[in-house]
Amino acid sequence: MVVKHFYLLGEAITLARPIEVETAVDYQGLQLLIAGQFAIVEPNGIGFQSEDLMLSTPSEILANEEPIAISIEGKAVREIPGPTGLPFVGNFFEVYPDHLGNHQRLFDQYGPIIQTTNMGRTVYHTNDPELSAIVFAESDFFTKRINEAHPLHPIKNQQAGVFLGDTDTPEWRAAHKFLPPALGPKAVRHYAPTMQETVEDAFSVFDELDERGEAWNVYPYMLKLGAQAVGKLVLGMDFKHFSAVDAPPHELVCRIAESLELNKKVTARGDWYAKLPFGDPKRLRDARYRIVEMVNESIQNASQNGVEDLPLQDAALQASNMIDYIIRATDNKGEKLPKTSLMEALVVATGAGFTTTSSLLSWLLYSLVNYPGMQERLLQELIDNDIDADTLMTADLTDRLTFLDKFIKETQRRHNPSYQPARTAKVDMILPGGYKLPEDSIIIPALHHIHNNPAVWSNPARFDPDRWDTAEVKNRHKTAYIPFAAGPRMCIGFNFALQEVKVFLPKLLYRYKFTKENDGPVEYDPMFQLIRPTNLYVRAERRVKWPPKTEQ
Ligand code: HEM
Repeated sequence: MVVKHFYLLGEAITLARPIEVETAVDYQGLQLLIAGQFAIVEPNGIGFQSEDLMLSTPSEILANEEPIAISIEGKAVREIPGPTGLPFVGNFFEVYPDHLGNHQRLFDQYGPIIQTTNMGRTVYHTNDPELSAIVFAESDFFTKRINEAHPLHPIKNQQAGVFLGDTDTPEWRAAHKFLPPALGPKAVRHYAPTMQETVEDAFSVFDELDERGEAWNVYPYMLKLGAQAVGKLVLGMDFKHFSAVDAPPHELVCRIAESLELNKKVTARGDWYAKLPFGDPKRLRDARYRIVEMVNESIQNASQNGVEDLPLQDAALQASNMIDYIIRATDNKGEKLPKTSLMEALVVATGAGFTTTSSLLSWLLYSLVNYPGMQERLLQELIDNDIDADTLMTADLTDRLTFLDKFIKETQRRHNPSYQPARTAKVDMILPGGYKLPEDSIIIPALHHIHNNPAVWSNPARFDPDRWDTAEVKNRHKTAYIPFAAGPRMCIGFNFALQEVKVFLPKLLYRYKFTKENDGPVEYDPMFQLIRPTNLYVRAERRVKWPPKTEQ
């Protein structure tokens, strides 16, 4: 063993630390040793130098008498860049109201990782797939821990386990064992008939709007449609959203949507605001109280029917909805999801389920009316697969609709509803690129900006479903396209969401021809937790003619 002094290039030489090095160490071993000592996330990028002299072998390093500088990918370590803010508000007005556009501008200006400060809270964003993979990995460096700077902090709920809770907890482990089987690929396939009934129930409303010659605002109707499906398949509740053209959304839906909107407002304004005993923070607390009451009632109703216990996978395949599943599902030790977590986990699955799918459905209709030729190609694919008004949309059938699949992917790339899954730094660390990230920092892989990063996607602004057939896209980085996030805390409902839109869209498209009614830019609500179009109006006209099948 010899003792050598090391410091990070870019920091003062006086900070050099003594480190014991084995004399027989190889270069890779030395990189690993140094990575461990300085919390450098990617050991392979580590280089060594003394003054300006590169030290490229262990013997050169061991022979060097001076403190040795550690470089990262040949560079010095550095602070994560970002715009200088104003006193108190920080960068608030540089980011809001158009946070998507403004973050894009900041990435263009400052590079793949940026920091901004809003009302005293610093948050880091990245649009880089490599960095995002590291951030999402649940490792010695990162976890989902919802601290005060985390965007979900005002609605943090450890009991829920999933989504609103920290990773390293018994609640997350239990919910993450019990919920996913009910949302796995096999389980959601058996939900396809209920999904079909749901969209067919909505036809009477869209027909009436057509008879009146009326255009309609897409999001409110997609909210009712997406929520109707989640109501039935998660909670076993009929929200009666399509009993009339102007049937209001069920109170549960309104309360969950309200709480998400309030949460974004409350977090954007800083800690002091969240603690107010009146105004939005109080409304947020009241909304939560009512949500819990209503879901509890649904659980009580389901439990009264007297159901048999089943192993997780069997329960998932037999259950008519997630409440039915969760009160039966028993693991191999004969245990069930603890009662304390059950209700909260179901509230989360409901909220996570309908807010996201209704936004995605809205963007799918947007892509349909906005990008020329899409509607015709999608309809032709239905005709060519012998789909008509009477077809039962099974999962086997939707699997064959390859253009539909590419169209959905491209819509999720250009217009993804989720945009800010956040993770927390467990230690002070050095990221690839030499960026210094402090412990407890919140870092957000910015989904929209990863999906539209020109270094990753050629011509990212172009809506082109056919890009999914190209080698470039097929061989993309595994984190270049992550509409449902990545890693252990990624979405567990993605099979459900994709199955649902693959049933809904063909059914709607076969029956109606959609056209955009309003001109001008489509807007989104910057204060909502998800990105959804707020002013997209369409006409849906009953089709009377369909194209012939393509000749082979
Ligand atoms: C288009 C539809 C959807 C999108 C874009 C989406 C997106 C996401 C994203 C990005 C996350 C990660 C959040 C984070 O890291 O903080 C997530 C988590 C989650 N999603 Fe989804 N989701 C969708 C549909 C659904 C559906 C239909 C359900 C359930 C029925 C669901 C249930 C969940 C749950 C429970 C989690 C938390 C998982 C955990 O904490 O371990 N999602 N979703």
